[in-house]
Amino acid sequence: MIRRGKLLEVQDLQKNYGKKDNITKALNGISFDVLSGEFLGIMGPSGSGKTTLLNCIATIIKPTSGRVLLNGKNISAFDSKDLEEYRGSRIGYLFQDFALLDNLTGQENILLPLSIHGMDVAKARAKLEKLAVFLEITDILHKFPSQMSGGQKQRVAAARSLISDPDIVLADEPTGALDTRSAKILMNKLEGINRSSGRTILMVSHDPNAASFCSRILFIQDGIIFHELRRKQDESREKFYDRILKVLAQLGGGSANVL
Ligand SMILES: Nc1ncnc2c1ncn2[C@@H]1O[C@H](COP(=O)(O)OP(=O)(O)OP(=O)(O)O)[C@@H](O)[C@H]1O
Repeated sequence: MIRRGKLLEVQDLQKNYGKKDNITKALNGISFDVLSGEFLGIMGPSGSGKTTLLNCIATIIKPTSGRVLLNGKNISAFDSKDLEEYRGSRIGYLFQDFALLDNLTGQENILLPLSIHGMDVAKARAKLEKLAVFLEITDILHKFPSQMSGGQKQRVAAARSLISDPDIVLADEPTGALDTRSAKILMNKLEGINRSSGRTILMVSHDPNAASFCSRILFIQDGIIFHELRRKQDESREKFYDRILKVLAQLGGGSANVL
């Protein structure tokens, strides 16, 4: 059995919003590890803290307390140069609403992070070509986002999140704005990227179909983990999906302890 190292460590993370008499505890001391090469899913009801968690990891917001380590290094202790490298090339971010710039073509959107971080243009183009073939977006690279379907936009956004070879891709409800067919195509691509290149992915999703592509799922409620599911070796996606539904059904029935 292959032993994988810890890539990301989330340690006792807390995030409070608001002030004194009106505090929301979005994260309540959550701790977990993401292993290198994992495709880890985070599921939980609306308001359970999923986006807050991703945003703390992405350094979009600051946690109230606790730590996030990448390859053993505390990201809160990064100086501005480390932070720029972390945001620009160690993590890739995939948003629910694609977050593409309307006045740039697909190709320009994908290459934008690299031009900001000064990567070699020839290298970047070669990489883009490969990614575009895999994600089946070669023919739409010259189009503007308004000329693309939702599924195409999200695959362009996926290419942008991967172009700098990040250690980890953070995906926040990447299928949330897609129809069932486009969602399945995207998830197949993400799974392919995870399996073929060992790219680590941390994905937040409401959708049990999307989550069934993961190798492990953490279920969170009120800013803390209350259950974990692992996809067994050789377990079909359909069987894993059924197990996810069972957890969600018990969650809905308020009896998470029976898991
Ligand atoms: N900027 C903010 N100010 C105050 N409260 C906030 C802020 N952002 C989030 N919250 C609160 O923190 C809690 C967690 O929110 P978060 O967006 O992380 O949940 P979520 O699980 O991602 O929800 P959803 O699935 O609906 O997107 C919620 O109660 C939310 O209302």
